[in-house]
Amino acid sequence: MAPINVTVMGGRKDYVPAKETLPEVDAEGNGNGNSAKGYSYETLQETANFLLARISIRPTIGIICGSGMGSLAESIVDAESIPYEEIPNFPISTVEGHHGRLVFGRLDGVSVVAMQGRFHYYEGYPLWKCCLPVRVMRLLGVKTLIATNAAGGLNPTYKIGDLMIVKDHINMMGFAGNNPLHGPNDERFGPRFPPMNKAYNYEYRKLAKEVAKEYNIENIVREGVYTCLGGPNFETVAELNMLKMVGVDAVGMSTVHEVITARHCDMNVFALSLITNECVTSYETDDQANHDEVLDVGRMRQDILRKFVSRLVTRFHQIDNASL
Ligand SMILES: O=P(O)(O)O[C@@H]1C[C@H](O)[C@@H](CO)O1
Ligand SMILES: Nc1nc2[nH]cnc2c(=O)[nH]1
Repeated sequence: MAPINVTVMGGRKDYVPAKETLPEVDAEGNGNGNSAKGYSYETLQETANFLLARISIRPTIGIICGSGMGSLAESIVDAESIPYEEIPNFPISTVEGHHGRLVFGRLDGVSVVAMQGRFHYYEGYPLWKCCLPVRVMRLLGVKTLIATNAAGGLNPTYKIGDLMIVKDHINMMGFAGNNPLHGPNDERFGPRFPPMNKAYNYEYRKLAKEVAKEYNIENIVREGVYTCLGGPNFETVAELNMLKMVGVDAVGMSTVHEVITARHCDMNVFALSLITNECVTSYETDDQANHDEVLDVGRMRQDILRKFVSRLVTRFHQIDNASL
């Protein structure tokens, strides 16, 4: 294979070699410098090089499709798809509503890559492995991440089918020390202690609200705080009431760790939750969250989501290039 130049993540000029070295061998490493805490920079570069050799598109925007939201990738033209099984070091998707392939191509002329299927902690993958594709995207040259997810609406004003622009998150799993960046840090990915107070790009959020107006969907577009729990069970009434008290608007099982990984390697992030169910915060009801409803609402909103996300890609691309 011809050598391919891959830039250091973030193009940072202040690169300082890692003081810590990743363990040479352990349970997951097979002696390749990979560890139970993550694959080495070199291993992920091999994955990126494999993809760069297979596809002609050079994506600048990456999209993660949430549960039942895989049709977002169907608007991509000149599409080249690669199933996860064929990608070295990639996990496989095991959840219904997650196809399990990378789709490269163009949305409104902008080169993108979409994950049609993400990895969740409850599937048995450690958080770093759930987020491995984010680092691979960065090595491919992606600078902007759009993460979408299906979530339960906890804010009582939210309705099923609403779209919530994520303003911020609460990393509940991180409170217990479960973080995708746990373990030795390789400075080529990013700094040991990345800030997270501006995780969700302000300009993107502003633009998304403008696009909502332009498309006359501002009545269904909200902005709020997302949290991720480990799953796979949906929440108890007491858990949901606790989350409501601390300011959570929507609850899911993904995205937070992907965003942390993306910010660590200096990507700009936008995240969008589709409210697929109302969180049950009372004992006086027979309502129960279920995955079929989540997928149904994804189908119901697929046209709006496709139009909205395609337009966001164009607008984000414009401001990214204007600020170069
Ligand atoms: O991949 P996302 O976060 O969109 O999926 C949500 C969380 C669970 O995987 C599933 C529950 O129905 O939807
Ligand atoms: N944790 C969680 N994830 C979801 N994904 C879609 N709906 C929900 C929900 O109510 N709770």
